[in-house]
Amino acid sequence: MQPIISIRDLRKSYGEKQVLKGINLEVYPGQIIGYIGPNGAGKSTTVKVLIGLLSDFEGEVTVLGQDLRKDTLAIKGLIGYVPENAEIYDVLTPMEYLSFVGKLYKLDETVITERATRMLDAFGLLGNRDQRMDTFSKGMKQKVLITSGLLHNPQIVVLDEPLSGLDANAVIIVKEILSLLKKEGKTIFYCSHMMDVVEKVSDRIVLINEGSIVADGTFEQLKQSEGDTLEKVFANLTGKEGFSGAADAFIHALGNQNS
Ligand SMILES: Nc1ncnc2c1ncn2[C@@H]1O[C@H](COP(=O)(O)OP(=O)(O)OP(=O)(O)O)[C@@H](O)[C@H]1O
Repeated sequence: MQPIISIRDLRKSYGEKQVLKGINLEVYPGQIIGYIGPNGAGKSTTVKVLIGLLSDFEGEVTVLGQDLRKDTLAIKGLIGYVPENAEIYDVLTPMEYLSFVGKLYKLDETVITERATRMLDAFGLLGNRDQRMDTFSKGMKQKVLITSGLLHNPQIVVLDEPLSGLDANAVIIVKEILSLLKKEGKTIFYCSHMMDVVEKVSDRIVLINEGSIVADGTFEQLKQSEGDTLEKVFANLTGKEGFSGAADAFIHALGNQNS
């Protein structure tokens, strides 16, 4: 089977600092990849390359066989992106915002209205569809962002910490959405720090540390060598020396000695 995404020797620096140090990854159609790693490991940088936001990288990235650098616009149309905490145009209402996004993807107005109405309804936001989003809570805005990333029914869905600010019920809905998208054959690239969710939804987990992939396999495979929960796998492969004393050190810095 041909990979839908192929990343070869991806390197990216910000000034002198190299943050991606030769990432190699082939993602196959219909996979849910859980892309995890410590803060600053390079997850969002990988995502920004993948969705065509960053072009000054070394290496080769192809999506459905097309070179990301050469066919950026065509590839952008195949990908849906759900960012964490994006700046949403919050002077707009959800319907205005979704109509704007839908038109960028050249969707018909009636399709946009139909889809947006039903998707907002599924998230319990139908009553807020014509309300300006500067009055929205963080979680309400996040639901609109998820809707806007999926509105054009993309082949590949890239999510960067999509559950940020969502309540427990909405988390359940998003997890179900991910498995239904997988059933439809969509490919999902999912970055998150919520290990329990990654463990449940991903059929392949890729762990990145300091710009390099340090583990790649199913949860069952990772468990066999590195620990019985994903948290333990994560800690074993990325834990720095003195990591277990970090909380003590933090509290002692306040002058509290009884912790
Ligand atoms: N625009 C930028 N300019 C300079 N350095 C950057 C820039 N964006 C990211 N970095 C640096 O690149 C490294 C990787 O950042 P990145 O956002 O990819 O990490 P991450 O794995 O997504 O982290 P987190 O889990 O905290 O979101 C970090 O050291 C960060 O400081």
